[in-house]
Amino acid sequence: MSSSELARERDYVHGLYRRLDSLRDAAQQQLEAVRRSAPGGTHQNRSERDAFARIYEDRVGQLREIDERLAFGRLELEPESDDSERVLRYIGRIGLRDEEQLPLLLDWRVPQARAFYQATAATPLGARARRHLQSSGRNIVRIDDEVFDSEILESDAVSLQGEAALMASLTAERTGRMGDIVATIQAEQDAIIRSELSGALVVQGGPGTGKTAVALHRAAYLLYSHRERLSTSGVLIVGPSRSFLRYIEAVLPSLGETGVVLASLGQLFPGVDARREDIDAVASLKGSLEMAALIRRAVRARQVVPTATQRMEINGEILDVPAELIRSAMQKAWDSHKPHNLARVTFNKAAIAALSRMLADQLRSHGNTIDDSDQKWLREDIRTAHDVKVALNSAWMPLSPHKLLNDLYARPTWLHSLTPRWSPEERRLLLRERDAPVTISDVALLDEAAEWLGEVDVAHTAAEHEHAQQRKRDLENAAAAIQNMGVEGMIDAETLADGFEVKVDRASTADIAAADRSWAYGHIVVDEAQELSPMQWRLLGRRNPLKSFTIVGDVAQASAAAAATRWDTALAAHVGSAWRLEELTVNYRTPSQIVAVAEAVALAHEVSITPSRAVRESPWPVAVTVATAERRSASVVEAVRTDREISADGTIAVIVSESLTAETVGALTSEFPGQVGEGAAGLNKSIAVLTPRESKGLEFDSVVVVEPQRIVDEIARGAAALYVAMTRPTQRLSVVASEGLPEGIPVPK
Ligand SMILES: Nc1ncnc2c1ncn2[C@@H]1O[C@H](COP(=O)(O)OP(=O)(O)OP(=O)(O)O)[C@@H](O)[C@H]1O
Repeated sequence: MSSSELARERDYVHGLYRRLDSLRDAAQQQLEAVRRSAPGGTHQNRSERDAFARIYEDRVGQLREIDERLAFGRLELEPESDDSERVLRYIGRIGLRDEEQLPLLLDWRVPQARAFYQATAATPLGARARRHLQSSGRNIVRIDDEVFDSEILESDAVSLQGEAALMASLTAERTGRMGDIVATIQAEQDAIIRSELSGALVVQGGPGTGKTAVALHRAAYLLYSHRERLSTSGVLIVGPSRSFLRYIEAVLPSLGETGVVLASLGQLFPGVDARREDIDAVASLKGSLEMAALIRRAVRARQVVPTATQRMEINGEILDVPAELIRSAMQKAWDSHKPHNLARVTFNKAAIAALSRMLADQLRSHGNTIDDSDQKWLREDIRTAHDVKVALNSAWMPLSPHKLLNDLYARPTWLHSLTPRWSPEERRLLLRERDAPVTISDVALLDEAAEWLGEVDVAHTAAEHEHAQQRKRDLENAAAAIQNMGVEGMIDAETLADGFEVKVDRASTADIAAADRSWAYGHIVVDEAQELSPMQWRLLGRRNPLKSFTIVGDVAQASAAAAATRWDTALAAHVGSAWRLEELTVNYRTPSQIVAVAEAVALAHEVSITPSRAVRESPWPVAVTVATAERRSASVVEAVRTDREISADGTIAVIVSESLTAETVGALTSEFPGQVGEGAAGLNKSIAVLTPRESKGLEFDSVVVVEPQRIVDEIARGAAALYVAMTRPTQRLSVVASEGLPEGIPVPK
């Protein structure tokens, strides 16, 4: 590569940074001007001014985020004719135009950028050559060219785009936070990222094939290309745990996208943040569709038809109310097909009307004159009579999802009456103390109950309705204000309307969506989707009536008790058969020598894996230490120390089954004080001690797996859990064992 070419690219990219700086300055000045402007005028004027100030703040913030690797690629397109000039298109994290609005840099998501990721010599997609630009800070330090010469068609080998840039990124030390991959997205990944929005897309791939990275970039792509639809309906990203969400949370903001709801499986019911797991047998039962039927029966069982005539005193008058009167009021409520708490309103109205007719008849039979104008007072007497309140509430009590679940779990006789066909053991699995903390598996059950119960507080529903109406008015005002101020294209009405919100300060679509159980998202991305139980799928189905899903996972890595081992059975009931499958086959994370051992373990234990091709080898063979039981902890400490000597700043995970966590944390803490963290909360420490389940989806420069046979024996689907643990490292894997080695791990010579 000639040095003049490098200098030329440097100049061009410096020009892009100058443009970026000038846009930042302009946004900063606009912000200051808005802040300086007189605060007078109407309330609407003031909120508009505040809203504009926030928009400029966001814009300044967003332009600040986009600094690293502003431009990372260049396409040379086929000229329109032989004598026309060559056409160059630069690709970057955002689009930039010059003062005349001519394109300087293409956003990686625009259709014209597709060739940068997907062109090959066989299908050049209108491109003649592709150039990867590697940078350090604002400087281009290396360029790599690929020319699409049809003479040099691809061989069978894994063909990697921008191999040098890719390798530099894959071998870099990990920070503990996932980064974006825009500069090095590979063709098979890009096709998935750009796949159409509608329908359910399932992405199956072995460990390290980039499923999470692809899912997040797809979310960014969809938000960009379907901005109108998705900015109002929102995108939800569901991950298995809070630690996982913390690991991925920086990716979308680094791509300029902030309006996404991230939720773990424990956070899918507003107001709940469940972290506890049930034991496997309980989780498996709570995840099964049996529970949907049970909840339906439980709700119905709280609508109690009286068995005998009830005596009620109403303002001194005694009424003997036949059971049939209550039953027929209930029938009206059932006929309304509304959820329990809403149908209760119908029931109450019907019962009170019938009781007031009965009372009127009785009063008449005692010689009183009752005309229509008295009916109103009679109804009021009935409504406020203590006996009536007791009778109506006993027949149809308002119920919250939490109360219903607590009753089910804490009242064995009631549970028994609802589950005549269950075994006593099954019933025992559900029993627990009233008000015990909500578990992750309970979240889908709360949601199911809420579906059958409806809102308890009708006033609250009305407030929500008013809020939605206000939001609509705000959006209309915002659109008009944008037009009046001539800033179309720079601000969307949605963002501007956020500023009008008086009560919910700065509530974005994302905030509102996260707080609203009945929100219908425009798209849902589910990561580690194999772990979802049927009940959790039902919940997500309700949040996504259009069934527009990106579902990524690996059925071979399934570890949860209620997890799926096949996509068709997992999805049939919830997205039907209308889903399309894409596979990822290249392992970008784990070096080949580690993949070989991990896959050998999986195959020896009949875990049906999707074999993947690793793109690189690392210089370190898998290190296996066989120790005596007494020396086990010392050997773990030794393995960590050896690793620290190779790389003092790298991230390291020590993965153990739960029964050995305390021992391992103790030994490491005394050797490396202040550096050891336990579980999800310990991920900010340089040495994290995790169970295989906690390590799911994460990656580290180095991993020490302790007592692998115990992982296989102690954990449900233990061999899959061990496979997950062994595929977390990007560089080095050590194994320490004193209780024998599972088949597949080579015995040291
Ligand atoms: N095209 C790419 N360019 C650079 N890095 C990539 C690319 N694809 C994947 N990676 C990196 O490979 C690693 C593994 O990716 P990711 O975590 O998305 O895999 P996964 O399939 O979700 O893995 P697992 O199933 O084990 O959780 C990450 O560090 C990711 O950034």
